[in-house]
Amino acid sequence: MSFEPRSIPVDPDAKGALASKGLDYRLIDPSDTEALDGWIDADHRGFHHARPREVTREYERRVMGERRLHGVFDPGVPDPDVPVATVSSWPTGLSVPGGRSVDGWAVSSVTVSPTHRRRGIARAMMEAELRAAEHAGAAVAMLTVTEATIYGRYGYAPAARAATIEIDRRRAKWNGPSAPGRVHFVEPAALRDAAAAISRRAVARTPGEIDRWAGILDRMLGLVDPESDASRALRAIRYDDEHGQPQGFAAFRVTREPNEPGWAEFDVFAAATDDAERALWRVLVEQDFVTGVRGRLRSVDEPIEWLLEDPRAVRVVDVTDHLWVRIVDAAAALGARRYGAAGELVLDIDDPLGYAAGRYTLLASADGRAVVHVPRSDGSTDAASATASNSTAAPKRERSRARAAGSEGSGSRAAARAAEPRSLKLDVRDLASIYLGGVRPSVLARAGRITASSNGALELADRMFASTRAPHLSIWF
Ligand SMILES: CC(=O)SCCNC(=O)CCNC(=O)[C@H](O)C(C)(C)COP(=O)(O)OP(=O)(O)OC[C@H]1O[C@@H](n2cnc3c(N)ncnc32)[C@H](O)[C@@H]1OP(=O)(O)O
Repeated sequence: MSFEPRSIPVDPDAKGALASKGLDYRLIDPSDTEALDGWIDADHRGFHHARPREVTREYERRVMGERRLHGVFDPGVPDPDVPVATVSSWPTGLSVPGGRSVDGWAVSSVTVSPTHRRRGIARAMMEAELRAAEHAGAAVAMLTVTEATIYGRYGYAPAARAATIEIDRRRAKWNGPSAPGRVHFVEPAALRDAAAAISRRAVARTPGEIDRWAGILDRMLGLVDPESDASRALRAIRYDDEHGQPQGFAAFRVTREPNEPGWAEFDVFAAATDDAERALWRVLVEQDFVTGVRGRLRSVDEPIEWLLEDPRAVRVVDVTDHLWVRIVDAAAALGARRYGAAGELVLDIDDPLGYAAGRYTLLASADGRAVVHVPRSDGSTDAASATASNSTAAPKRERSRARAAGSEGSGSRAAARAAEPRSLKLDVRDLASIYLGGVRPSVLARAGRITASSNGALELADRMFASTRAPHLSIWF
């Protein structure tokens, strides 16, 4: 999606709702440095961060200047140029199963000043963001959250989890294959270009990752404020394959008391190949003079425990919801991913805010491609909105279903049963949770959230929505 932050008009409903409370909801002009700085100050205050140092402010200006920023202003406060509420958003790709990407709308920086809380300011902003996502043609909206109780009411749900993993150094004896390439220490600044290329490939192969924005690597590699203690403690490593091509990188810090072994901690790790992934893990866990290694924002199915002689060296100490997704255009979202099994499934989606509500017929073929049929109000169906559809899938499915019906034999009841589509009834949040393969539909059925027309429907849904690679988002946004 090409994007000019101010190309979407300010949402009139949000503007009206907030004006009725004496507040002004405005789009920030990124070329107005004073307005941008006021917004940055409010964002830092809202998240309880210290006031930004000048280097951080310059970085924030660069990053936020590319986004769509809204502030809510109260003319009655002593500093009326600093908004009492903030939100930022931008269009970006979300990786989905099958090595594909879907158009998404990222939402971040949602803050409301404690002096203005619980008056419906966040609700007005969040509902406006959904309308903006729809306006921009996004199939999904997404965010990472401070608290898990805020965003369900707008139709968001956890779609990819993240784990904190600890490895006990004394027990970490390598048992996996050796990678053909080599791992080197590199200065973070020298890693920037290779890291961008590696990240693009790592994102593409992992459902749940979002496209990296310009500037994020500077933050991850400690280049925003390189003289800070935190940046100077960061050590970067890069894996080059047997041809000398960079294929992975990680950055870690060792935190320790003087003369005591410490912990090697990391949350920066990107691998474009399995060799790179194994080689980086090996260097991280085989360090001496450390008690252990702690990796944050890791996948829930990291291979590390299968690479060590003693799998109990690895402890998953925390698993939490991390990426939250909101399905905005169900046909486009469902049509974009690839499926784990062929089949026909009817999805009856309930969406209190309306965006994805309706009955969708999902037809997946053996190669994983899908067509989504959406009934029109006149009773005909419309498959055009399934962006990644394979037009040969439907006739194939029709033929196989006709064959299945025929093979049932003579009874008309059997034929009718065979023709009856397998269906699931689910809320838009449950669709978001199964969308990337992060939870099986049958688990949500056991939780009483999804109703299936039959056990066969649930089994089929489990197989269709399965993802070879567990969905995983390895950054905050
Ligand atoms: C994507 C991100 O940026 S995640 C970051 C979220 N921001 C933060 O954590 C910063 C600190 N918190 C805040 O700034 C604010 O408390 C916010 C943004 C979470 C909420 O702002 P408010 O303007 O107070 O919310 P608002 O009054 O619009 O409430 C809307 C609904 O959310 C509920 N709600 C608001 N905050 C919370 C919360 N922390 N936990 C649970 N529910 C909440 C309200 O009860 C209300 O419910 P209802 O309308 O369904 O009855």
